[in-house]
Amino acid sequence: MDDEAVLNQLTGLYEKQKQLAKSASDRKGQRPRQKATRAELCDQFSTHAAAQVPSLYSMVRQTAIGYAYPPCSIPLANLEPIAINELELETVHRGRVLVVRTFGYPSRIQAVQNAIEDRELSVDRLAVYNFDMQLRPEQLLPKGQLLAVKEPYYKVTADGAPVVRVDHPSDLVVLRPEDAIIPMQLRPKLLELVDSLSHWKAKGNAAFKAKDYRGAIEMYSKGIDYQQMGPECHQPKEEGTLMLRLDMYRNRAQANIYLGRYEAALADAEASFIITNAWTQAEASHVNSKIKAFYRAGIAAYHLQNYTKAEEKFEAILEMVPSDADAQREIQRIRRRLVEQSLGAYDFAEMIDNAMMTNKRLDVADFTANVIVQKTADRGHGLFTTKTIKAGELVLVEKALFVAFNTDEGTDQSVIMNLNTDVMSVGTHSTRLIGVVHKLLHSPKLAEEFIRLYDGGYKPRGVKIVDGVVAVDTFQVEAALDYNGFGLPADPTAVDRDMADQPTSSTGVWLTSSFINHDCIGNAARSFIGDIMVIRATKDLNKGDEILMRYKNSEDDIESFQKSMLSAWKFKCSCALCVAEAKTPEPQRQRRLQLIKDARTFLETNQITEQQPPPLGLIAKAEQLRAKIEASYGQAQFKDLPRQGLHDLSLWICMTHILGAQHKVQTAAVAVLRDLGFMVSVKKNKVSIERTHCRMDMSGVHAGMYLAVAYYRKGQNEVGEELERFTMEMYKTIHGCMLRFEEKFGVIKG
Ligand SMILES: C[S@@+](CC[C@H](N)C(=O)[O-])C[C@H]1O[C@@H](n2cnc3c(N)ncnc32)[C@H](O)[C@@H]1O
Repeated sequence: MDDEAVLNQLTGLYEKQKQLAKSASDRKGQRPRQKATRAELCDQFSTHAAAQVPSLYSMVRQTAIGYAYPPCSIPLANLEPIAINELELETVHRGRVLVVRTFGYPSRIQAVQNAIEDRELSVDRLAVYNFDMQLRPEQLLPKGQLLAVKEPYYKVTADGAPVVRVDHPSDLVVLRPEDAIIPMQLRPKLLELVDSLSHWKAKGNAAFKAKDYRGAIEMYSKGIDYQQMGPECHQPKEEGTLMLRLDMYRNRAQANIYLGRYEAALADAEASFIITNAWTQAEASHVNSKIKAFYRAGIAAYHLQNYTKAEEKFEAILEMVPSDADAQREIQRIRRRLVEQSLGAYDFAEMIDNAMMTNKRLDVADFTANVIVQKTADRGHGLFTTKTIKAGELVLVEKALFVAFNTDEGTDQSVIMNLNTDVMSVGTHSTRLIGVVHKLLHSPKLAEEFIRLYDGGYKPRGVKIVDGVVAVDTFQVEAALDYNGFGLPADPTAVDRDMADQPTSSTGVWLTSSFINHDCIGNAARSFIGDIMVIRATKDLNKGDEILMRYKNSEDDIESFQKSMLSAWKFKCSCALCVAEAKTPEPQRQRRLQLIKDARTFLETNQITEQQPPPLGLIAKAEQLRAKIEASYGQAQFKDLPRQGLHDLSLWICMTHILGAQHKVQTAAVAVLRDLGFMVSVKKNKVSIERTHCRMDMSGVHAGMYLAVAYYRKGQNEVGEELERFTMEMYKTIHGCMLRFEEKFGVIKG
């Protein structure tokens, strides 16, 4: 099935979802009229997930975002049990908990689903949305799984039948057979008696060995909580008990590292050596264990970008064992991160190599020392400079909180149907939503940072930790992602800028860069290397200046541009360019739009070949067209502003002169730069470039190089060099780094 057919199917499905949501709300508070029987559910969930034939909807992952409701913020122990037969349709049962057992084989359509039964042996369906994509359905909802659904949401589905729907991962708690909340009717007949620390450790280790890190964490946690240690445990006679607990802390730290839960990993690793330190007598005999604990703490701190702490941990290892090669290697790695973090000194060539060859998710530090988030007068928060930054220098370098690359397995086709915003997004958005939700679930620090992002006024806001995890509100995350997501270029290695301009479905979120407000001209430009965003200044910035970038390229037609800004970001742009456009009389604007259309058609039909200059008549035609468009930009309104309808045509003219009338190159190249907002003049070997309202573009890089060469040819080498430096700065700002500049532009120099 081709893309368009899939899209049509999905659009149809979305329309159905909307109708359903409307009619479903009429049934609020009712009990279901008809429900599947146990036999029907057994039949529906009779096949093992691995054996299910994929349907269109399991190939195209979808997430339907229904009407928003917040996650449960009450601990499990304080919730009142509820039975399936008490559930009311279209209702979130606040203050209640539904304890169930799955009895079928899970399936995955929009959500992972399974059949469930409760203490009265009543049956129904459970649908879990926004589940951890690293888990297969049979890992998430295996047959016989005991679960607590906190504040269950009972929903009418597309087929009219009800379902217990989970939207927030923290609302679903996997129970252990021995958990007291499980009613007698669901309790397993044979409870395995686990009454020693060593038993929990063995179970944890077995799960760990089977790479079931979630299971291992649960087992170690049981063991750690099994016997609270009093002061007597610090006596040597308690050595066995203490060492077992320390082992479990250390092992749990490693399991947390494997799952990317670095805050928990650091806490576990530190707990293990803090206790060891207090217990001085036995300390000396456990150096290896201590090294392991320090190593894990160091790795966790590294991933939390707390490089100073990470360095301390590895230094501590070297104090114990000066020749420890792993610690020495980690310290080298940390020192590179510290230099990146404090000075913004990166090895961009290596980063690009890594992004191309190994992993687009790069191992580098953030550089945010030059910026600060502050309140603006009229557009919420913004990002401001903390020092002067010269044009071309780094404003910031930032690693994504999460990127869904369209090249990742399973992310090429995914759909979000958002009933709150009435928007259906096709691309990698649903992967991004789930990726972010699961990152926040185990990281209160990231959750606190994420919640600062603009979300259009979603309520309620706030980070609550309940039953050991962050109660992440998936609706709020989606709202924030709507405003703060960035699309990535087709070539996130930053090597091929032509590819970089191709549309792509890869999307990500960057926590600091998200505070940058929009301006069609702006003073900074972004590029990407893997999951790293590199932002450089397009002009000299003073300390305290607000950093501004364009969210999307302005369109020729200001009206449709403003409409799209309003629909995507809920504001109308009032930058100098938009003001100038708005001041242009309508007939003049319409005339310009038609001329720009003509110019684009001209460029499409008259591409320049390197060997042969176009006939003089064609060049004259282009020059006439250019003059007409130029005249349509009012002198007063567009005095020093970019004129975006012109620069491509201007570059075409400039390039034809390279092949023929070389004496005209200089004027033509200056015209291209002028169209981008750079006012270039040369007087007595001195170059002056006014760039109050400049926009950087690859056409400027070409023109800058042609201009430099024109001056070299005239023997004015100083001017040529100055212009070449300016061109290189523009190239670096657009690409993030200088890689391949020589290869691409050395030819022009000859
Ligand atoms: C990615 S956020 C930028 C940071 C945001 N100002 C904040 O307070 O977190 C995008 C939102 O900022 C606001 N914004 C950005 N640029 C703006 C502009 N030029 N004029 C008015 N509002 C703007 C809009 O509300 C937009 O939806």
